[in-house]
Amino acid sequence: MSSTFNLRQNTTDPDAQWLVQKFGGTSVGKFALEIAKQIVPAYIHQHKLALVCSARSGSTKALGTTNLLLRAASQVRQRASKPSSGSQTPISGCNGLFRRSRSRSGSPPVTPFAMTPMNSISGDTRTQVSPEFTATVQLIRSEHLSAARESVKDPDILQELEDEITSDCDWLNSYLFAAQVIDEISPRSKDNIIGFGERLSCKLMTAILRDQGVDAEYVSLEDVVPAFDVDSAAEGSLDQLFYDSVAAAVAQRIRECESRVPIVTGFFGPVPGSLLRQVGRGYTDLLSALLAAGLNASELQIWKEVDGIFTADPRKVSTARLVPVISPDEAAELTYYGSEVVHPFTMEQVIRKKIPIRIKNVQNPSGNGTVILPEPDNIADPTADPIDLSSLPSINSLSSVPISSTLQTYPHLGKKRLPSAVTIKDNIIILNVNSNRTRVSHGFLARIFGVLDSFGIVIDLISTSEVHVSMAIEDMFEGECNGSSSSGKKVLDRAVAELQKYGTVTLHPHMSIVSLVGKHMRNMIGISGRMFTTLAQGGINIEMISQGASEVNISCVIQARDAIKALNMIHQSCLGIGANTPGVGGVDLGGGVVGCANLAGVGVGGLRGVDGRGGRVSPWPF
Ligand SMILES: Nc1ncnc2c1ncn2[C@@H]1O[C@H](COP(=O)(O)OP(=O)(O)O)[C@@H](O)[C@H]1O
Ligand SMILES: N[C@@H](CC(=O)OP(=O)(O)O)C(=O)O
Repeated sequence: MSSTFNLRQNTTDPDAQWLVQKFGGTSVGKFALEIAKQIVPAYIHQHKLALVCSARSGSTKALGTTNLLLRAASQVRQRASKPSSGSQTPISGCNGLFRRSRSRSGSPPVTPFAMTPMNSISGDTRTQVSPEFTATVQLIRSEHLSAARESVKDPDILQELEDEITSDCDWLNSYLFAAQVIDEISPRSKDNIIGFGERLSCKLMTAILRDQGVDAEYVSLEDVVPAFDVDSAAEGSLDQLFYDSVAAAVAQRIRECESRVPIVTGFFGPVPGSLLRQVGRGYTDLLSALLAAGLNASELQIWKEVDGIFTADPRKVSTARLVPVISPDEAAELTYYGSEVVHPFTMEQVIRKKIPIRIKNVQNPSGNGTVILPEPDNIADPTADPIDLSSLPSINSLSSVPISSTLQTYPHLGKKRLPSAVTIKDNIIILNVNSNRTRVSHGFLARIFGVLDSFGIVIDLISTSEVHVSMAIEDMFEGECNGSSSSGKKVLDRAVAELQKYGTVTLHPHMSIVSLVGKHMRNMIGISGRMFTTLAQGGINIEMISQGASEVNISCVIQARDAIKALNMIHQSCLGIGANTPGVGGVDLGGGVVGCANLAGVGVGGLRGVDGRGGRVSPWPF
């Protein structure tokens, strides 16, 4: 094994601060070598680095390892055939590259029961009797093995990595067999199963980094969450105390790596009420935030395949611009309503510690990205005192421009008065309940909420009168969010049956929520009128309106088929960014077009015209 590492953690400079870098599934899946060759070496000399990785994804998250693991978990209940009585396969121990700890949550090394060795599953006699999940595990294994062979050159490192992947997948098979025997996949075992994704991806990333001369250490967090009685712990107990204790425990574990760069699984062990249920997909963002908070890092960087947060999803709006600086409130609303650039729980954990979050692009490492900045009021309010730039956190890194110079480059940010972004949330159903009025209506809403809560149904938007309530909820049948599309339909059917005790229930599927987000909207007279008139001009019917719950968000529900058209029209009319908008010059910073609409600078002529999708847009203001 390569024993000479020329890249180590900066432990000699007393001023070196922690920098936490989180890499999402598609980044690790497609750009692991670039991360090891370019990104880590660019920061390692000036910082103490900690990397957090998600499970690998290929071209999209939907085709990624976590989804495959969820599919395997659901296949446990599909008893197509009896499991074969394969020979006992010993799990190899490993004390080399990956110091494996035995975990409470059930990691290797000892399997207590017979299992089918992976390498015999494709054999002719076994194929007919293997449960379906074995093919899914085989897919995960072969995908990781080929990624390892493509990216790791050192034969010793590669051999050790291959052994790890094989033994982890063997163990996963045995875990799934066990679940099949007891015919149960609990939320906790589902958590354990998805944890394999981060485990495999971090082992791969550690090996790739070591192969490139970076002294990296694999850190699994399966055991790091402070001990508590997971089974008896009540749902909803993930309070700030819990998060603080995780942050402290994870930071303590990371400090033990000394000069080695920790490669940390974004999956963190058993959580009261289950990680998937309590935090949901994208939990590695949250873990990276807790780590940044625990280490008091100078910055949390979230590396993605997009330059940062845009004024609209750049896949859907070709004229979308990068937003250089955004407030945590705005970023949170965007993530809740469809622009899932950062997991919603992430912001709170770092912003309360005044740590900025920077979204960066693995394909454009020198770009500034988007900074989610604590105390953003100092930046955007034109009536505020002049900004004391020196009071803003400055990022001392090779390829990140300090926030203060971001503001100098974009002085118009200080005058920004338009909404920041527009977003679409798909897979929405409107659920209407009309009270049957057999009793006084007090308690009507409480009962409705009680039913929805008992089925774990989250309300995205609500509009209500004394006897009627309309709610926009996620279509669990359409989305495959937690790998439960068919069970999602059953849950909704049962919830509807229960709600029918209180009134007439109607469902309207195939809807989308369109949301306009911006902290200045609270003072902008006419902005909601502008948004709804724009939709009317496009011939788009508004099915439900909900305004006022958040001062930084105006939302409504429209037919899903109109979503892209609505997004483009509102982007042009309310943010003042159109294809030929004069006065809103984008600045190219090496890959990402950066710009920010400024009412004073928007030429009326540029906003007039057809949006390219059939909608006519009038200038703003009317
Ligand atoms: N307002 C927005 N700004 C930037 N990206 C957005 C926005 N809304 C939706 N997106 C989408 O979010 C995705 C997030 O980036 P990606 O790197 O693919 O995620 P992950 O790290 O989870 O793999 C992008 O594909 C982008 O199209
Ligand atoms: N692998 C998990 C956790 C995660 O955070 O993923 P990502 O960073 O790719 O959004 C998921 O798919 O949900």
